Amino acid sequence: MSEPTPEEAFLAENFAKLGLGEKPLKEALRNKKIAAAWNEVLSEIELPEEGGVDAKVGALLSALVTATKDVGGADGKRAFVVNAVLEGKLKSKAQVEAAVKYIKGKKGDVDVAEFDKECGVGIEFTPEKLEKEVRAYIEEHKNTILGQRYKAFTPTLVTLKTSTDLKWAPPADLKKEVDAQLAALLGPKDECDAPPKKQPKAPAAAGAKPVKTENEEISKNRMFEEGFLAGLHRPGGNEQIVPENMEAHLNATGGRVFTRFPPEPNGYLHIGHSKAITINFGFARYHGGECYLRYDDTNPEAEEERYFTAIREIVEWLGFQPYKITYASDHFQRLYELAEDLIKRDKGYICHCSAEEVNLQRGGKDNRGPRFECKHRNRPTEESLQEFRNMRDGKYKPKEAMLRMKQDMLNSGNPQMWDLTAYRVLDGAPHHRTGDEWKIYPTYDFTHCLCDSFENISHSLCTTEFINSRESYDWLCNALEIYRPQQREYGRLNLTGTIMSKRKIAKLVSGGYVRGWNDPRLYTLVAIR
Ligand SMILES: NC(=O)CC[C@H](N)C(=O)O
Repeated sequence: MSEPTPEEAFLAENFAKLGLGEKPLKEALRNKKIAAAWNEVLSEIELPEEGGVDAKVGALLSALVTATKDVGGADGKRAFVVNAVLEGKLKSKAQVEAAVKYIKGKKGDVDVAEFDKECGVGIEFTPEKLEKEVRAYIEEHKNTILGQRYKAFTPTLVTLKTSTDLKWAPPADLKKEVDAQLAALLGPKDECDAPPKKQPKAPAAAGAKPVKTENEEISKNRMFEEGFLAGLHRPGGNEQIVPENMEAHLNATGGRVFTRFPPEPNGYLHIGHSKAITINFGFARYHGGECYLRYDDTNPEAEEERYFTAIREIVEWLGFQPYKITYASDHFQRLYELAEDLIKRDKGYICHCSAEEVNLQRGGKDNRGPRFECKHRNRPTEESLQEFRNMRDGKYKPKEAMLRMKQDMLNSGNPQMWDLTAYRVLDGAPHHRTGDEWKIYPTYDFTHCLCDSFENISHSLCTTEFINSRESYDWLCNALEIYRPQQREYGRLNLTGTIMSKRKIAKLVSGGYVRGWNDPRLYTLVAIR
């Protein structure tokens, strides 16, 4: 082994004072940038002898050095953070991360009050305070949590850690507290919470034959009798904020199950849709209920007549009869009226920001920066109402104005709650059913839950990509105080080795890469048929 260089010796000596062992030292020496950053940091401070520094300090400084290895001293601002760590003002990794973010973004000198606020300096968490704040959050999101049960654990923790003051609480204590309170709310785990059953292992011994039981009969309805679909609520079980809405709903349905299969008419259905069809139509039939075929036709630019016919034929080919065939566009007038209602309730506003501006408000390019509300958000409701009518009357071109929902931009960790667009201006192709009657069209997020509500759907079953949408779905129905159907999610059917997206299949067809939508290499249902 060669002698350590003076630089290495200096690092080794200081790492020992910081209580950092051999391994971090080796890592630091291996990376030139990190070694240089450590040298800079350590040359500016005087550490007490070994054992004189709190054990956490070394780890925090190490996080600081690694995170700033590319920005250098940031004009003395890093030294400020180093001192804040040494003085015990910054006590956790989350605080150091916030401090790094602060000095990277700050022009000029550190503003101490601003720094303290951004980094949660001085916020102490007694067990009582922790308990109280977790309780308040759980109370506010109780309905969602009751719906998701133990699956709510991770999203709850993540939201608390990213979007509330609790991010400054000791992480292990926070986790314990959330654990305890969810357990108190939800009670013991039951079959709905159980992880999927493992397949029994194939017999290991060579030549051993699987045991076959005579007369073993598998029920045709097994998918509705166990697992996810067996654990769903009964009609009437979805709690309402306006209880009378449930009465009216049950009167309309007679307490029967009502579901819907809601494809966009922008392509032929593929093998993945056969699962959606079987679940939605099958679940209703199994329970003696009904299922709508509803075309989700809110985007005239992608829709064509032939897809409507093909979709209906495939549903029938699979052996199901829709209760009624409906269209989201049947409800354009009612949707428009509810949009006005939303504005009047001060829960919607007309916004003129560009897509880039909206993205910035949502926390920047990769949604990591602080979120903020746009200047249109707090305009008077009268003004938004007038502008919405202007949008309807064709006074705006696409992208010049949109209706946004006034959700929870700042405090929610769920991107589906960041003031989603409800209505946009489109001036492309005429709508296949309403022609050019409308210049504005509602988005999926605005339309879907409301159409479910109009049709008195009891179970709105969709794939797991929509899990985050459940919160915005509930938010909108509750904001308008209308009947709220219950969305629940199942895993989508995926096959590898083929393409399972209508949009992508459409590209293969239009690009001439396949013979057509019914090319057998595609797993479209028309091809399979
Ligand atoms: N909620 C849902 O089931 C999503 C329906 C949507 N129209 C789609 O086809 O993706």
